[in-house]
Amino acid sequence: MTVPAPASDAREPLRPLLVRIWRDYLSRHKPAFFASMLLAAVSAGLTAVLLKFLEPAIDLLFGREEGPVTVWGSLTIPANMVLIAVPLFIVVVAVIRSLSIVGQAALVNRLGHGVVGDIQKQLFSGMIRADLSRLRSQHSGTFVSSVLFDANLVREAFTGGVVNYTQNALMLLAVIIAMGFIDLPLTLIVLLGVPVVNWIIRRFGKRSRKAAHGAMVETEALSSALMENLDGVRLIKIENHEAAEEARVAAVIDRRQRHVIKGADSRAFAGPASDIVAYGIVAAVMAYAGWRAGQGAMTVGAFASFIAMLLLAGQALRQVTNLATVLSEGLTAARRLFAALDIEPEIREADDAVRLTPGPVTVALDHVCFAYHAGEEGAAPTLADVSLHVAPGETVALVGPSGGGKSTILSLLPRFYDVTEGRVTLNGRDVRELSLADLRDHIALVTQEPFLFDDTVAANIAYGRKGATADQIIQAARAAAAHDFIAALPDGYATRVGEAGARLSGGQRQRIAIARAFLKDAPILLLDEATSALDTESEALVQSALERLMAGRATLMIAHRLSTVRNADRIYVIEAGRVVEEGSHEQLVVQGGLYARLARQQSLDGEPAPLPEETGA
Ligand SMILES: Nc1ncnc2c1ncn2[C@@H]1O[C@H](COP(=O)(O)OP(=O)(O)OP(=O)(O)O)[C@@H](O)[C@H]1O
Repeated sequence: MTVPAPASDAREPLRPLLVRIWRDYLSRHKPAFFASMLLAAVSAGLTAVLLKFLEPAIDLLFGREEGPVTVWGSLTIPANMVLIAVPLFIVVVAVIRSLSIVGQAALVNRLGHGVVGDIQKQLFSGMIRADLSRLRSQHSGTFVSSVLFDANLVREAFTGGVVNYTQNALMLLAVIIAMGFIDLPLTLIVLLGVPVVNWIIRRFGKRSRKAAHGAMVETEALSSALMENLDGVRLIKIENHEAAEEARVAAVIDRRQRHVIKGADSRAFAGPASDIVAYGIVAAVMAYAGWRAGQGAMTVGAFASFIAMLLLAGQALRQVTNLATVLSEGLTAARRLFAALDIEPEIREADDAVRLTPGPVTVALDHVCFAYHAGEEGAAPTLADVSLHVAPGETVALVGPSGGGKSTILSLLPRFYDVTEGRVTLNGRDVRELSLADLRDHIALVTQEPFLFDDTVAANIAYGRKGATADQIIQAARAAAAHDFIAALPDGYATRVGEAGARLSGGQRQRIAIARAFLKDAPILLLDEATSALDTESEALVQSALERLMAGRATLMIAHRLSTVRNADRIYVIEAGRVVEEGSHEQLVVQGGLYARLARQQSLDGEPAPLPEETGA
């Protein structure tokens, strides 16, 4: 006889999924897995033995014989021992059965949590190593909900599903075999119910898969909404949008709940639905067995044992039906997780990647074209034919209107994105030929909003170099004009900075980021509006720290305030993804083009920028 299998989606075959779960996760825990299966088989077998024993037990106890009796052709019990032997046998078997169940549960719990832990670790590593373009195209809530929620569904499927499902299926099988020994025709009647139960499982399985999918999508939406609200709490408060946000999140919660309730309903309804079938069978068996007993073809013990087995078979069937829906949900989650895990990053290291020789580095962009969504139809290029170079010790500035492509140029250097045409080179070597870690070791990046971890000041600075000593950290902080304010903090370098550095001012955060860059001591320095968010005093401190940092390195900087780029060795004016002008501040002012216009505008805003006339042009 075949135990009803959990329903599978016809379009997505179940077998490869199960093979993968076995290959990637369960096979690593083979001893525990097989031990739990063995214990499941033992407990299932002993359950059948216990129930089968009811037959001789009842017949012995009610129809006491004078001489020794033989049970199942092998167990001989003296007549005066029946009253002790029968209960003792039951107790011993029950204890062994319970121990196997407990042992199995302990193994299954470890197995399930071990597997979910493995999946969570893989998901995180997939996320942190994913291409920036993929991370930017999905909301961070998606990743959070898949690591926490979807992975847990898979665990439930393993513990509640795979193993307990097997235990109950084995129990069902064992009980049905034992029933066959009591009365074969009666057992065949029972088996007529199997196709009906199979149909019930498929029906509810389909529903619960659909509900599980909906719940996963809405859980993603919920985590995204929660994260967005926490990130944007200032905006929400200043715009008095609390009520609107409450309504938005409540709507997501309601939608999610509808799916969750549907899933729970399928689980809750599947069991009773199969109960109806089970009790229908019990009724039919009663009628038939009563008739057989009337004819003297069945003893009271056999009848009682058969009914007890039937009830247990009904219970096991109910469990199997229930677990089939849990299994469907887990498999739906597993499909989604595997699909996410299977996305290979496009930005990969070449097999024969090389390392740069230590020393100064010249950076060049050589006829570079780039589009964010290169594969998509009608995707407009963000950069077109951009060429520029920065020699060691040089400071090169990128200026130009907002959205022109300046930050995009910086992102191409550490290969956050790859060019669609042309090449980016370090010392003449295409960045795609270099080891990724080595490439990124050569670059320090300081942005307008530097990111700090919720850790100590020292740890945040040391993020720039693994294994930095306390002295090196302090030296870097001094160079970044950060030491004095750090020393004045309640716990000095051991002060925790709060979420994203919330306990520090913008200028302080900026100087910690600069200290980090000092510590990294990379030959290439990228500055993306590193001073634009600061007040004049902080800016002066940060500016002088930055000047010390830039010395001897190839620096590529973006600045909106032209005062900060006046001393650059070369300035590239970027407009609509192209280099439209190139030269020193003086040369560009004389040219009288876009740069000169920007300079004139900024001098109107109080920025000291000489007009073309002032330079004698
Ligand atoms: N992750 C992204 N996905 C798609 N398009 C993007 C992405 N980042 C930037 N863009 C687009 O690329 C163009 C160039 O953006 P970029 O940030 O490089 O300009 P920018 O010159 O640095 O602007 P700003 O001075 O305002 O910072 C813009 O049109 C922008 O909309």
